[in-house]
Amino acid sequence: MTELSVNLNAVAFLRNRRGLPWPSVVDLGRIALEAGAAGLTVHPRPDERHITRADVPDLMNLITSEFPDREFNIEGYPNEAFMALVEKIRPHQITLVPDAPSQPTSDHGWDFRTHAFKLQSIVSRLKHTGARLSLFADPDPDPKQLEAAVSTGTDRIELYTGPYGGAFNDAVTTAAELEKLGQTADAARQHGLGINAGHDLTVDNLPALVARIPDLAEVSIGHNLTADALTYGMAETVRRFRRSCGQVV
Ligand SMILES: CC(=O)[C@@H](O)[C@H](O)COP(=O)(O)O
Ligand SMILES: NCC(=O)COP(=O)(O)O
Repeated sequence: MTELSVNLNAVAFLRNRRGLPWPSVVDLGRIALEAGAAGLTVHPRPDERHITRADVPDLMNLITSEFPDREFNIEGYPNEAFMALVEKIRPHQITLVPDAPSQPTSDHGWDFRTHAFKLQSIVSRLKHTGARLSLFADPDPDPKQLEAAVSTGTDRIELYTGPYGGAFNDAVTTAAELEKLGQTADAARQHGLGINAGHDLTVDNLPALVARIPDLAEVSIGHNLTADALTYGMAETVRRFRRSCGQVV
C-alpha cells in the first residue's frame, strides 16, 4: 500500500508571513495524522523560509507522544547543521536532497555516479540514528545510476515527480514522464531499492502513478495538498489524497 506523508512546508510558509503563531504546523500536523496520514514530512532549509529548526522537535514530539505508529521524515541537504539536527531528532526517515541553499525548491535529484562516494560516508553516519535513508532521484532508469545509488547504502530512493506533476495540461508529456518514472522504479526494484516519490503530486495525478508503480512505498505531498486544504479542510483533504493512493478510507 502506498502511504501518504504530509509535508508541512507550505503551512509554515503561510505562518511565517507574520510574527504570529498561526497557522500552527503542529495543529495541522495533528489533524493530518488524525485523518490517517502515515506520517509528516518537513524540509528545514538553511534560510528557514518555511519550516524552522524550532519546528522540528515539536513535530517529532507530536508523533512520538500522540501517534507512535506514524513516521517523521526530515528532508534536506546533508551539510553539518542538517546532520547535527537529524542526529539530535532521530526521525524515522531521512531524505537527502542535493539542494543549494538558494534554490527556490527541490528541482532535481542526486547524480549518483558523481556523488556516490560522498554519499556513502554520509549515509553510513546517518544510519547510526536508526533512521531509514532515502535519496532524492531523478527519473533515470540507467543501471549505472541505480548501481551507484545502491553503492551509497541507501534504503530507498525518492523519485522526483516534478516534471510529471508539472505536465498537468499536456497529456503526451504526462504519459512520457510517467513511463520514465515507471522504468526507473522497475530498475530500482531490480537493484533492491525501496521506492518513494514526491513533488507536485495531486489527487489527479496520483492514481496513474500508483497504478504504474504498485509497490510505491510512500508519497510525500505538501504544496498541492495544502492548496486543497484551503478548499476542503486538512482532514478531508488527507482523506481525498489517501483515496487517490488507493487506500480504503
Ligand atoms: C524534496 C521535495 O521535492 C520537497 O519535499 C521539497 O521539500 C519541496 O521544498 P519546498 O517546500 O521548499 O518547495
Ligand atoms: N518530497 C516531496 C514533498 O515532500 C512535497 O513536495 P510538494 O508536494 O510540496 O511538491
